[in-house]
Amino acid sequence: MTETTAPVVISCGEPAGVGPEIAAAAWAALRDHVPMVWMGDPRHLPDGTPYQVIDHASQAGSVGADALPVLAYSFPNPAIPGTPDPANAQGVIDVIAACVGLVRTGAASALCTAPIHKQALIEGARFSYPGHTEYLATLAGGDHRAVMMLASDQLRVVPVTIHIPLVEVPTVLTPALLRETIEITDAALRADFGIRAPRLAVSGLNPHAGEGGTMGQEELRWINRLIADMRDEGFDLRGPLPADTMFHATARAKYDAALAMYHDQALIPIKTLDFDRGVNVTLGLPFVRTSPDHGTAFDIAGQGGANPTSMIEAIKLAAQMANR
Ligand SMILES: NC(=O)C1=CN([C@@H]2O[C@H](COP(=O)(O)OP(=O)(O)OC[C@H]3O[C@@H](n4cnc5c(N)ncnc54)[C@H](O)[C@@H]3O)[C@@H](O)[C@H]2O)C=CC1
Ligand SMILES: NCC(=O)COP(=O)(O)O
Repeated sequence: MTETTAPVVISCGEPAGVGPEIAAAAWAALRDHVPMVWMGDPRHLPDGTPYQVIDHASQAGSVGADALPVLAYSFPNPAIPGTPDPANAQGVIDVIAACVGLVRTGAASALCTAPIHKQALIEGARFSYPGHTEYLATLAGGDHRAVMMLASDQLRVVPVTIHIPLVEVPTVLTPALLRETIEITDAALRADFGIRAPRLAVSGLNPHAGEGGTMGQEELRWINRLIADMRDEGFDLRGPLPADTMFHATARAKYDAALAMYHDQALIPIKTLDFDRGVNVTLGLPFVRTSPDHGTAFDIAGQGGANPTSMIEAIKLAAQMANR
């Protein structure tokens, strides 16, 4: 893991959430293994965190193991754990953009984002994206389609539609969207995860994958056909599978990643199985981005009880993917 020379850059995320404390804890756990730099306002780090402000990401390697390298970004206000400050919202967004700039120029090897509070950014700074994933697709430029994957040792899941209301899923979900998501997932499993012949499973949209049209029509109308066509093209695909029975241990052994049609269908199984160790990875971007699977956890922020394991796994995976 130490092959990476440019550091992994960690964006501060929502300062009122658990982001600063899990970043500091992850640095303490990984400082001898993964070069990293945190971007944010040092006032937002937990009291007593040893840190050293640097001017450029390239200086991260020269900071000793006894201090967290920090690219300082000045926010208007200190943070009150659990209570997002609208005045700080724009800074959260700008730090993400600045970190992407570092990765795109090669000054950082990969980006690991600490959680943002979507509502706080929308209300505090009119953030026009429902999450990092969609914002990063725009920052990447071109016509990159960003695909969300949550990964752990037990399961990889990809929601085909992401942060949209449930009522919009049947219309946003199209053959073109599903095809592109399958293609991006297959390519990423090969390139980023080193799986030479990825096996993919696709869920149905409806209960029991439609049960022959008695519980919904989308499977009969187009999902069955698309999966059959792509199988003929050489993709190792199974489905559409009933979403309620495709995540038990025996079923999981038959695929390398599961695509599910909407956010909760995909994320509930992995967060139930592996909340502490799940990592959010954005596929389809021209740079590596990972994140812990959890959010800002306002209910426990600033109390020292946040589990940093998902953040640690996210930084490790970012470094591994960058090396690959
Ligand atoms: N990558 C990101 O930026 C993500 C951001 N979010 C955002 O986070 C905000 C809060 O979302 P919620 O649904 O409340 O989910 P959440 O993950 O913040 O919290 C859910 C529950 O898990 C607990 N929890 C979360 N992280 C923990 C940790 N490291 N250690 C111990 N317990 C932990 C919390 O205390 C809470 O009880 C929302 O605005 C959401 O959009 C959610 C997921 C990912
Ligand atoms: N539920 C996952 C989530 O909200 C993560 O979103 P993103 O900020 O990584 O796009």
